[in-house]
Amino acid sequence: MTGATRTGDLPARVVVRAPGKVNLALQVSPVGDDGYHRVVSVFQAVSLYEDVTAHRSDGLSITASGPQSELVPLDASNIAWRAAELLAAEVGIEPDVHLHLAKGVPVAGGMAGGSADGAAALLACDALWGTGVPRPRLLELAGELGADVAFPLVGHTAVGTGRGELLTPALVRGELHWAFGLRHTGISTAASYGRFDERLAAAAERGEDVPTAEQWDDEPGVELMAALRAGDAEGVGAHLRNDLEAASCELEPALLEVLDVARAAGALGVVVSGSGPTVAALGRSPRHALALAAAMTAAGVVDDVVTATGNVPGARVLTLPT
Ligand SMILES: C[C@@](CO)(OP(=O)(O)O)[C@H](O)COP(=O)(O)OP(=O)(O)OC[C@H]1O[C@@H](n2ccc(N)nc2=O)[C@H](O)[C@@H]1O
Ligand SMILES: Nc1ncnc2c1ncn2[C@@H]1O[C@H](COP(=O)(O)OP(=O)(O)O)[C@@H](O)[C@H]1O
Repeated sequence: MTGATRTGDLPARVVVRAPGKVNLALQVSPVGDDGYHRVVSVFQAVSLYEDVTAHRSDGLSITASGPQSELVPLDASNIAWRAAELLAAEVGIEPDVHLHLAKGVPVAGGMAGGSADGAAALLACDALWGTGVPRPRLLELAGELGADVAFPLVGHTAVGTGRGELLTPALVRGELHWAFGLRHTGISTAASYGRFDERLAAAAERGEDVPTAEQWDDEPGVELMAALRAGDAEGVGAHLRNDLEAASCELEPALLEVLDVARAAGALGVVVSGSGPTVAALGRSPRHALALAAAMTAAGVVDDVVTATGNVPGARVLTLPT
């Protein structure tokens, strides 16, 4: 237990906004003994948001709204539910809260909408209950909830190592303008990592040189980091990288078409976001990002498109009415 909660002058309702992400790079190690893969993940927070409202309540409950919110579980398997329980257990109180998730990040799209809900719920419950848990501990709790839950607390652009939860902020100049091609058939994160393992095993069987988990290089690519520092969008586009992309494309071959269409439409770079199936296409400007989105729509290769700007802040309290 970290300490007693404050009483008196606590809000009846708190709204927290947390961003979704795109992985500018996702380098993945061979699977470790714990079943997880070490990663070097260059996360960028983008202007698609989850707004989580926490209300005082008896017991714990969740509702959700927004596109595809019918796919979101409203029980103890929801990351926001687990976040509320984890924080309450940390300070030894009952998780008395109703959480409403207004979803703006595509569901099961590899853009960490659920993780953003987990991060937002931690922050919202902290403010609602006055737990006073220090921020470094909140980041640790986020890491316990999932590999991608700490990043939406931090936002901006950061390099995640370990399972992706150990974050180092990255220096970035300027904004990046994204078009995202969305498909409604989600890809499970575990399935994408599983196919990645199968592909490595097959490569080893063919006699190809496959690094062991110990030999694996855990530094982000210098070209990508230099391009980010210089505000060089073309350089960023040229060095987007995702080691899960081939695995996710095997699971959902239609993604290859989406990548081709975005490339042919003149994107500075294209990449599957995380485990997918969202395809991220980098534009030169907001108008160019709109053109890329229009090209994906016109080709009929996506179910929906959305544009967003990269490098936005992490989770923050929007309102604290008394
Ligand atoms: C691939 C990435 C890229 O940012 O995200 P998504 O694209 O799914 O959003 C992340 O690595 C996903 O992070 P997150 O979605 O939080 O993963 P978790 O809930 O912790 O784990 C789900 C499952 O993915 C696998 N997993 C996850 C992270 C990791 N470093 N190695 C793994 O092998 C494990 O099989 C695990 O059971
Ligand atoms: N708060 C949540 N929002 C969305 N999905 C959630 C949430 N909590 C748990 N899930 C489950 O996690 C899966 C992946 O969710 P999501 O975070 O949207 O995508 P991804 O992991 O691809 O970034 C969903 O299909 C759903 O079953």
